[in-house]
Amino acid sequence: MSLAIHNAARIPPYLFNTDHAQRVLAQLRSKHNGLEKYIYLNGLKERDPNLFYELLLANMLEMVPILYTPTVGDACSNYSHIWRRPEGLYVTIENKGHIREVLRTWPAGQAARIAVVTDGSRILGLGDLGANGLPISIGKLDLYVAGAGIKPTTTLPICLDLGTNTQRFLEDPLYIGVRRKRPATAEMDEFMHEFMEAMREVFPQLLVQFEDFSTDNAFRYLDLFRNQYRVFNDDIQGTGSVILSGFLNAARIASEAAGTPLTEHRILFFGAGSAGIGVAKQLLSFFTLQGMSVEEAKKRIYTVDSKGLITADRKGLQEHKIFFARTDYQGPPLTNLVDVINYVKPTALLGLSTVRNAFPEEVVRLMASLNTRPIIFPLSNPVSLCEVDYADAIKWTNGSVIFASGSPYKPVEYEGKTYEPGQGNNMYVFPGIGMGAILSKARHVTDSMVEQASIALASSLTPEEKAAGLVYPRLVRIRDISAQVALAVIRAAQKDNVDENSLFRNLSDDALLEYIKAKQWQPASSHLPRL
Ligand SMILES: NC(=O)C1=CN([C@@H]2O[C@H](COP(=O)(O)OP(=O)(O)OC[C@H]3O[C@@H](n4cnc5c(N)ncnc54)[C@H](O)[C@@H]3O)[C@@H](O)[C@H]2O)C=CC1
Ligand SMILES: CC(=O)C(=O)O
Ligand SMILES: [Mg+2]
Repeated sequence: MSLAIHNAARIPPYLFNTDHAQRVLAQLRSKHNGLEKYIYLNGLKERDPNLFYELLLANMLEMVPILYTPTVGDACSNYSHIWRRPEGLYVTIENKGHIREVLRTWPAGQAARIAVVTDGSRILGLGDLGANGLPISIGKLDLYVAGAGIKPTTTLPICLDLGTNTQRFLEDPLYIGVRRKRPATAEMDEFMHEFMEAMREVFPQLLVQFEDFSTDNAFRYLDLFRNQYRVFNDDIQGTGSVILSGFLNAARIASEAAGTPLTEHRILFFGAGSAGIGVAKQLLSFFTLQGMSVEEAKKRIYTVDSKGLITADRKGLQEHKIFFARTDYQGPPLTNLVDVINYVKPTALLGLSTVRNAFPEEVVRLMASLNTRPIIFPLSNPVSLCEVDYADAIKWTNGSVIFASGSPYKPVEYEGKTYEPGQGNNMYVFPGIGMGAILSKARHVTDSMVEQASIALASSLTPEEKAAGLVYPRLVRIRDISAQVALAVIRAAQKDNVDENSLFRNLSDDALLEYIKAKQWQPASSHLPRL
């Protein structure tokens, strides 16, 4: 008896009369715990990828927060305990010397087009989770499929298991990673060089997205590899791109309300890690797009870390903090956020600090007293580390805040009015950046590709979204938006002469957009259980 007949015999006769997708949704919704929902959905993806992606596309607002931030944070924190089956590729420090052979075990082989690679050393704001970091690569790739229409079988989630400095994992008998501390820089560098070379050899058409490396390594490996390989760093470049986009829209709303020019904005960054500095560097182009020089633009940006306002006279300043360190402040160190705000008088306060409730009532009210429409973006993930909750920000500013957070919040009712938050998360751009880089076969991901992605996203708001005061488009439109972002990325790759697929050069924008949309993978639609 064939397997299909055998299985068919076990299926209840009336099952085919019902909508299996509805049954699966009901099963998902019957679970009250986010982690249980995560486990359920990942099981579904394994059993029936078409149905999984079909449901994801139809229920983005419900399912993205499970597969991605905030719940993916819980999944990572608990991964060794909830592990069910192999889901991605682990390359361990013990594989050094024969990484190629390990990569060759990946079933899809040369078909792979996009890899998300983490070393688990800074997963969201949750710190060093070691080998537990794999779900972040998986979640990002789910969004590549749902958001941009990348074919699932061409995605490759990787966790580099180099050890962990988190003692509780080393002591946990169920920990799935290599039981050792992280290597010293020289050993890690050797590993990373071998890894990147092997990746190119085994997967010649692959784009690599670095994800959630600890800040020093995030900057270092981006600098080391970006001109050598097809690679970008999501936390530095993806976040920079998405926040520039939201800021372009927010600044326009705020400036119109205050009757002041765009060049008057002053931006205060609370948190100066890979994300904070990545965004700050990208926001320079907000000012240069208004005609200012980089030097003038730099003066409009202030950065704060755990020691307070970053000034150039501070001893032992880390390399990535030097560029924005202030040379014009002479007083005693400003270590309190209220004091910093009173000194800077920012029009925008951006949080990338991993500090829950770092923007308390006093801070938010002060921002509202300084600005007609204060821009407050608490961008740390997951929600448990967000600098301020949306309902509080609305209440403390009497509804005037222009708000975007890294993780999703629901709309808020306040004094008879409904307010809708924005989600300033790199998920709005990395699928389109990836799609554009893959289709154009870009040799490198250039600054201009990242900047154009941002401008395309900012311009993608519909009149209705603008009228609703949104700074990001609604997530349900992500496929259309990703196509527009990909188009802008391809055009920028062409201008920078890094495109190896010259076929698109003669296509009009309309024709190219149509081509991109036609390339978007769609799940085969069927509501029947597969045998
Ligand atoms: N919304 C989005 O799309 C993204 C959000 N993020 C989030 O940004 C956060 C930061 O990420 P990284 O920059 O990579 O981390 P990081 O650990 O390198 O940086 C954190 C920064 O915050 C500062 N900080 C910590 N405690 C502070 C305090 N009490 N007062 C003032 N500053 C303090 C640190 O000095 C450091 O400069 C994470 O929560 C991450 O999830 C990261 C990438 C994208
Ligand atoms: C969103 C993201 O990439 C992060 O929080 O690290
Ligand atoms: Mg990240």
